[in-house]
Amino acid sequence: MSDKPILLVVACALVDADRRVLIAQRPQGKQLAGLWEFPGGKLEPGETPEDALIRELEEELGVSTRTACLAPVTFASHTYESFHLLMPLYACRKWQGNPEPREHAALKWVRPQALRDYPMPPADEPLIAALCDLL
Ligand SMILES: Nc1nc2c([nH]c(=O)n2[C@@H]2O[C@H](COP(=O)(O)OP(=O)(O)OP(=O)(O)O)[C@@H](O)[C@H]2O)c(=O)[nH]1
Repeated sequence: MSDKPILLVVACALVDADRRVLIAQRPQGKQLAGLWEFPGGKLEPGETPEDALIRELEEELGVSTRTACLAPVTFASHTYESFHLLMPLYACRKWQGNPEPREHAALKWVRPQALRDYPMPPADEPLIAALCDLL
């Protein structure tokens, strides 16, 4: 049992033609600053997970995509100090626009096997194996 609220966050691995994945570095001043994460964020009221992800990709990276281009990969379920994170991870191979770091400190295209070289939030570590299998 846990009395911590469950926080639903959606995240996305953009995958390019070379099977590299886009990761984004959390900016200074935020929780987990400096760590590399998958773009995404919390749902707003009334949004489906896919709606939220499409909005976040536009806000964070300036890219546009659609629900049909979002494929579920796996999910993270991880207890942080003040909440329990439930985070579906989608893969997206088709989008419009060139990703730019609108809200992150930096972006990087990384081969899935190299993701372990980048410090990520603890919730993300189990996701790497699923991406390596997929890609
Ligand atoms: N987007 C994203 N969030 C992640 C990942 N891994 C992970 O633990 N998280 C956590 O999920 C939450 C995502 O929230 P968010 O991106 O909407 O919000 P934030 O912490 O940047 O702050 P904000 O409320 O000011 O937007 C954060 O607590 C973040 O640490 C990940 O790979 N991608």
